[in-house]
Amino acid sequence: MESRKNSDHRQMRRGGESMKTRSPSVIVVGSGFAGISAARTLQDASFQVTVLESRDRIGGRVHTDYSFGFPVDLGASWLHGVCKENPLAPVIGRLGLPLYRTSGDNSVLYDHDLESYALFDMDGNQVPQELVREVGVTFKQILEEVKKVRDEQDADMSISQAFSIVFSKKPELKLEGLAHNVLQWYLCRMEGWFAADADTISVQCWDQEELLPGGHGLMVRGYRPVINTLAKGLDIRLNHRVTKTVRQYNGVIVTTEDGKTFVADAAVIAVPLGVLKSGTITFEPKLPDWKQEAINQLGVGIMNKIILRFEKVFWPQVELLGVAAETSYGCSYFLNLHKATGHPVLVYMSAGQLARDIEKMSDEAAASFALMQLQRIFHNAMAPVQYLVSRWGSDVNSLGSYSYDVVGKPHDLSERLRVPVDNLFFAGEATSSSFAGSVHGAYSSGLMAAEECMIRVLDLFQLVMGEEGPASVPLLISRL
Ligand SMILES: Cc1cc2nc3c(=O)[nH]c(=O)nc-3n(C[C@H](O)[C@H](O)[C@H](O)COP(=O)(O)OP(=O)(O)OC[C@H]3O[C@@H](n4cnc5c(N)ncnc54)[C@H](O)[C@@H]3O)c2cc1C
Repeated sequence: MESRKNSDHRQMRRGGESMKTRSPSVIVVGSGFAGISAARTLQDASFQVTVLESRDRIGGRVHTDYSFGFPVDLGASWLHGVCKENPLAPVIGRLGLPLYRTSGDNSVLYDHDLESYALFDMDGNQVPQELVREVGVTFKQILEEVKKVRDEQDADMSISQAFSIVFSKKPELKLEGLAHNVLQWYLCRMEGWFAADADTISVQCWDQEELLPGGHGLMVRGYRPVINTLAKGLDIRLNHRVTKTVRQYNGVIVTTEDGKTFVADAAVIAVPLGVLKSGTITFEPKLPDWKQEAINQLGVGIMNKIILRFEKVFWPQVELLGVAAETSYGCSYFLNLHKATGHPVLVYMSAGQLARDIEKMSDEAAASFALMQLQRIFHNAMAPVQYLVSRWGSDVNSLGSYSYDVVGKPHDLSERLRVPVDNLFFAGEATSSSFAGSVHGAYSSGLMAAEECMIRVLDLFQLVMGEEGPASVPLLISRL
């Protein structure tokens, strides 16, 4: 499928390659879960598939690092919905990969059971568990009131605005002192889920996500084995950054940054929404307005991790350590990987503006920042022996962590992002109306794009068995 001259392609497709032996061809742009699941499905259906990937690795926002001597995930690490309905369950189950369930609750706000928290104030005193629980109940009540506020208003507003209205209507829900700080911590966890600040999250959309049953489970050995398995046998060209796609009546031409061109009958665009927003891939003819609007209006949040490996464990055996502060921006939390994996590792997580601010720091400064938060809790916390810092917001291959609904925008943006344009099919977490921002959402979007692509392309190709029977290439071209 690769050549440097477009005219050669036409030659190759119409002359050089026998119509009797050619099966439909598809270029998949991006080798994250969405791209790989699309490529896998299409290749299994006898399509000729080439995957073009800008990085020197596959996986995208799934990135298991082994430099500590054991796997840690810099991107996704949870399977949200540990159940057989999860589209990823068959492959994870087949591989026998262990999961560590951090919560049996399906809530977006409680991916950790309350009993597994240890929350501290800014002076390092542990917040009594009873208070943590009580504030948790108040937080749920506030969110119930937020829904009522939403039902009363036509116009959308942010979660922060809705909170203010609830507090003015029900002042008893407005907490003071330490309880206020704990409430801010709950808000900080909610912001983590959306990778965005409460003043940008849409009150109309925040609870519209479809949640699979079974709670939340950590991939103890990381996500890498899953993507590697799905990618086996695929033609993946690493270090191939796509800069242009041209749609023609009978196919697509995809150009990479070093000037190589690839032609195929169709393409699946499975790059992150942040990359589409940046305009670094040009589309000719340009994408229709409804599609471009969806790209512009859907939000991309930032969530980052600072992974700290210590000589030995000096913290309590809870799953989540938190620091409650006066504002959600000032709060922090660490995932205790020791509980799930046995390794002395804490993962500091930040979202929204805080994540953006931390990305401006060097790796060393970011690790010191995370250590400083830890030292609020444990005055004698030792320095880590190794650390890893993610930069999903500034990485040109992602330009954000995952999508979310911004205040005041239409609700059908993910669906518009997904809908094909001619022979271009779109996949990726942001195109998943049901499971946006997740690995299983990305995976199922790839399956969907592949299925639509097959229907569309096979519509143009008549499926006829060759004279030699199914052992030969089974697809014949009926047009051109
Ligand atoms: C810090 C963090 C934590 C997360 N935690 C979880 C979690 O616990 N559970 C969960 O379910 N989800 C989680 N997510 C979300 C999840 O990682 C994503 O939803 C999912 O991995 C996205 O997959 P994708 O295929 O849509 O995109 P990606 O994985 O980003 O794949 C897109 C691919 O396109 C490539 N690309 C970009 N530009 C070009 C170009 N011009 N040419 C060619 N290739 C290009 C990229 O390099 C990348 O490989 C997390 C994400 C982050 C960042």
